[in-house]
Amino acid sequence: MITARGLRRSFAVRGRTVEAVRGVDFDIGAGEIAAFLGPNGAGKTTTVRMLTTLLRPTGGQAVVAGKDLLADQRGVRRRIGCVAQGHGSAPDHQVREQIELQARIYGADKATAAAQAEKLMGELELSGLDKRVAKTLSGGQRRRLDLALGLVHTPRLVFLDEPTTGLDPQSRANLWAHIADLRAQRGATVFLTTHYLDEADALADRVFIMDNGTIVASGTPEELKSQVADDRITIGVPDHQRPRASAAVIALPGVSQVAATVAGLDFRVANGDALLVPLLRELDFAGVTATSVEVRRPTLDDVFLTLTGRSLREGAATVGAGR
Ligand SMILES: Nc1ncnc2c1ncn2[C@@H]1O[C@H](COP(=O)(O)OP(=O)(O)OP(=O)(O)O)[C@@H](O)[C@H]1O
Repeated sequence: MITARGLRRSFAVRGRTVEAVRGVDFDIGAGEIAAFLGPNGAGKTTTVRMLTTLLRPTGGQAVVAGKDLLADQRGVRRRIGCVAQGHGSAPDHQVREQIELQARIYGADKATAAAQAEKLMGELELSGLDKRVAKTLSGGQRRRLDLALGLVHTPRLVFLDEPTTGLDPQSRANLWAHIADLRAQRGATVFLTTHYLDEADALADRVFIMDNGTIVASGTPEELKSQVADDRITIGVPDHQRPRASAAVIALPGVSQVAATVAGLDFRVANGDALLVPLLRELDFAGVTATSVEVRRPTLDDVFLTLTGRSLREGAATVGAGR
């Protein structure tokens, strides 16, 4: 459904060249849900804007939904749906009116446009909101309206740029169900970008981890997590005891990395269950009061941390590495 080779884009900013996307190669098959996961500035939006013809690549090539990105922009545009960051809906116009108008723009007659609006509003839980103007909708409702506008011409390939940013947890989970339905009910291929680890983990068949304009790893969430085989032990410790706790634990055999979290420290360990008791003993010996302790399997954030030395989680940073 998408084949990209050497796709790159740079920007000239005040006499300086910013390499937003540095020549990426990837293939996304029909019916896949693919997630581009990365921090702010990784190049995710620039990649989406290139693939949706909104931005001309500086180099490379791509075939999108069977059409050549550079030679047939119109063909690409007709076959894709795109829900960009921010709102695609007009704030002062009514819900049903906007969906019908969008359908007419894509060539539907009046009756077909009305039927499409009815169907989409039902599918996306917008029924009953026909005459509400977009700016009065909740964040989740407005995002679902944006989605309806991107789906009105029944595209087989849908791009969603950070679809749930700014939504509360319940609205996010609700939108995830609708995104999963795009494939289940419409057979659509979905390309989404996100900086939420749980979103990529929950939704995507395949995750492409992007950092600094390149794809640093790709695979199913399970494949990626199995690349970092080690467990994690997270402990809660008061701020002033962190250096002591860190020094005590990193000295233990089998502990290879320590990162700061909001409430304490996160250790990468060979076998979490076996190390738990020695670790607690060592902390006790060092006079550290652990307020909580958790042993866990690696997450996509651990994959990101291992690959880039940085964490995707807000407020977290690596403070030392023993390997
Ligand atoms: N129009 C532009 N002019 C100059 N620089 C740009 C432009 N668009 C993007 N960039 C730069 O390119 C880099 C990648 O930006 P991009 O928006 O693609 O990242 P992103 O991964 O989508 O981040 P976010 O999650 O914040 O949307 C950043 O350094 C950004 O500042």
